[in-house]
Amino acid sequence: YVSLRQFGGHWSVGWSRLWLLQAGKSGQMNKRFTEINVKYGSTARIGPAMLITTDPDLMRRMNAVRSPFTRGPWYAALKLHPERDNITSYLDERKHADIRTRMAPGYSGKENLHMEKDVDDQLLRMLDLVRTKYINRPELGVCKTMDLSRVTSYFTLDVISQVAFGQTFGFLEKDEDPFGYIENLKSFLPAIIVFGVYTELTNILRIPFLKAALPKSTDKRGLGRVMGFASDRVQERFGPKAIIRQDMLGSFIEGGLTQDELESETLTQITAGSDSTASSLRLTLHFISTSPPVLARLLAEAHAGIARGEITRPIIKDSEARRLPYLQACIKEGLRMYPPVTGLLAKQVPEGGALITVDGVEKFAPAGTQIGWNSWGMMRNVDIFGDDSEIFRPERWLPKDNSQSELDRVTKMTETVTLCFGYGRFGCLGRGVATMELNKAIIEILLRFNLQPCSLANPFAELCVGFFIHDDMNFVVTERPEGGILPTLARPADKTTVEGLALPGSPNE
Ligand code: HEM
Repeated sequence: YVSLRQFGGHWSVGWSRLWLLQAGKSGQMNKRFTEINVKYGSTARIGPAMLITTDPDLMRRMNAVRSPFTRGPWYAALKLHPERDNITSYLDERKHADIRTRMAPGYSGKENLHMEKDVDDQLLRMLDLVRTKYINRPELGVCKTMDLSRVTSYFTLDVISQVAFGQTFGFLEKDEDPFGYIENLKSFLPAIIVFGVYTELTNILRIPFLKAALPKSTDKRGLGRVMGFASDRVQERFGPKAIIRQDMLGSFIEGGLTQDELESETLTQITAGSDSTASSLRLTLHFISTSPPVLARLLAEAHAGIARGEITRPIIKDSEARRLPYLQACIKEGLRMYPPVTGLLAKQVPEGGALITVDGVEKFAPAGTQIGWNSWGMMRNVDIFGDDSEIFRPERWLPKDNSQSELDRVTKMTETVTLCFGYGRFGCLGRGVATMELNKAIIEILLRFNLQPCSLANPFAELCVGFFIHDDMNFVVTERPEGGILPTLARPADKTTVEGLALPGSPNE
């Protein structure tokens, strides 16, 4: 109770973890944490030995390559496999650094020669699914709606399986969740929240009858079924008739990962790489389609690019999308409004403790204190993003003039929004794949289809449990007459062509 008394927080959190558990289980942890940081300061107390921060400098300090801060026990909750750790759950710094070094080349486009084509193929499949199944044609008596939350999840799940092991799960082809994976995730993610709060509970999973209840690769449905799929793909790469392919899995094998390590890592890759990107994609599409001036400006930029021959058809190249200032502004604004990862990702204060500056006042956190991250609150910091930080306004990312102050303002915002992908030695390895998906999918969908939410009052159901789970995100979809091909210059294209406007981390860099 005494050790963190300098930090403000709810009255109960000095001696109980109940408030933290309730915040996590509320389905609105992002908002509960933000209320605390707004009320008690940029770093506040949420548990007996737990703080939460919206301070970007503190996050960079904890995650920096040579920082003495380490992963806190919270990370043990991310062990998805019943027996094996994975890159996101290792508490041992050396083991984590070792596996990260061996896996990083596989995530880069240089070692994964099929990456961009794999993303294009799945995007074309998604566009085809929308065109053939979900176009609303009331004049022909065809009235349809499309749940954008499901279609975007299917897309990112098929991309990640194709990019990782050269074979899709088949979500888009079947237009359904053949494994019951999405349903299973809805019950699994809240369990991770509980284990993140009561980390000692991870030990009870060693008890045989509880272990048996965990997902396993022989399961017919859910996370276990995905585990089985991943494990089959791994097995195909070993033995006398081993498949050799230059993809992520191929690169991990070259990096010396054992079959056991691969089975655990591929499962993590799927969970880490699918719903994070899907939530960003669907929410950015939602915000753009419900902001007519934004949509018009974005389409004008794309049509002008097509007219100049700078946008490859039928799918824009990643490098071309990175040069479209307004598209990049929309992507960054979408990530800012809905940072896809809201889990605590708690780092631990090293031996000797640490002085933490909270809104200009230095406070002492003793060794062993865990400091979690409040991404939602950080992305709404009015000092960084402006007084209207609650509003989707991509224009904030375009410098008003060439002055140094404008450049500094945009740079500071970009550095902060990039933290959505973590930072330093814990930074997201899949950032290049994720930004490639966003760079292509947002513009290609909007060029072809008009998306109109069925209900503006209740556009979707939402559960925030470390990731966002969205449901009933129903849209009326109509086809644009120009089908994304013909230029219609509604307004002149943006003249701003500032190098570095895109988020850093192209897989081809
Ligand atoms: C918009 C989409 C995404 C966002 C916002 C995102 C965000 C994050 C964050 C915040 C972390 C954790 C940093 C920490 O522990 O401090 C992370 C880690 C990770 N992400 Fe992503 N991610 C996204 C997409 C992806 C994709 C598509 C993949 C796979 C292709 C991926 C693979 C990973 C891996 C392997 C790690 C663990 C890195 C490590 O522990 O060293 N992510 N990501």
